[in-house]
Amino acid sequence: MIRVENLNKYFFKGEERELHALKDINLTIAKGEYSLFTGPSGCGKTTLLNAIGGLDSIDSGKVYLNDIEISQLSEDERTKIRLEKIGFVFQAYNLIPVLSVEENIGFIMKLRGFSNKEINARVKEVASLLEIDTKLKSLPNTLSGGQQQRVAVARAVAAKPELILADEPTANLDSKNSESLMNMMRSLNEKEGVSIIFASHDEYVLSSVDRVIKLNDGEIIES
Ligand SMILES: Nc1ncnc2c1ncn2[C@@H]1O[C@H](COP(=O)(O)OP(=O)(O)OP(=O)(O)O)[C@@H](O)[C@H]1O
Repeated sequence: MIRVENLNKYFFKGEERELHALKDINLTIAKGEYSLFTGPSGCGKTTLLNAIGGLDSIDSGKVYLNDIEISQLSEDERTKIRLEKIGFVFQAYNLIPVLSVEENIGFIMKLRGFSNKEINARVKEVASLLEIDTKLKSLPNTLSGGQQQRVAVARAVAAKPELILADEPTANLDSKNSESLMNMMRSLNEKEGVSIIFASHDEYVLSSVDRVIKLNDGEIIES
């Protein structure tokens, strides 16, 4: 499903203090895989996740999503693919504060033009799966951190993406909420067949995934 070939990414490109953030990365991730990018702070986990999700440009190499080379698409084309195929879960949740929980969850579906009927049905389904169905009318800032993170996951999965990219999803959660979040991610992977890639240095996430891809200083040292 994902193929990365000879990917290089620099920050401050062309400047004296140039940083080679990803060094000749080669990687294949199959459909339905449940995997993790891990490694010390600054090793390139987020940068790699963003390159795969088409959130960031790369300097050389290729990134394929289902045989489409996303790295050479225009920004508009990348946005379209992201909307259709990828769900993002960020450490900071990125919920929209003026929208209710149900509007947040249905937001991506709405952008994609699903009917209100389809959106309502799917929002109820994922909210129940993620145990936030009693909070649908609430505003995000009235929820606990764990509940907000589950809303962010619900929003990411509602439109049935093929791939979920989750950057440090447990960073703001206590161990009980981390465990329940990871159980839910696993059940989404199994029940809905969605491929999931985490970026995290949380030991609990590490022990929960099927495949660990280790990075160090911009290089893959184990996959
Ligand atoms: N927008 C940016 N501008 C300049 N340098 C950046 C930028 N984003 C990341 N970097 C640098 O690139 C390197 C890789 O960063 P990245 O965020 O991918 O690491 P990470 O493994 O996700 O770290 P953490 O676990 O701390 O989130 C780091 O040295 C970081 O300082």
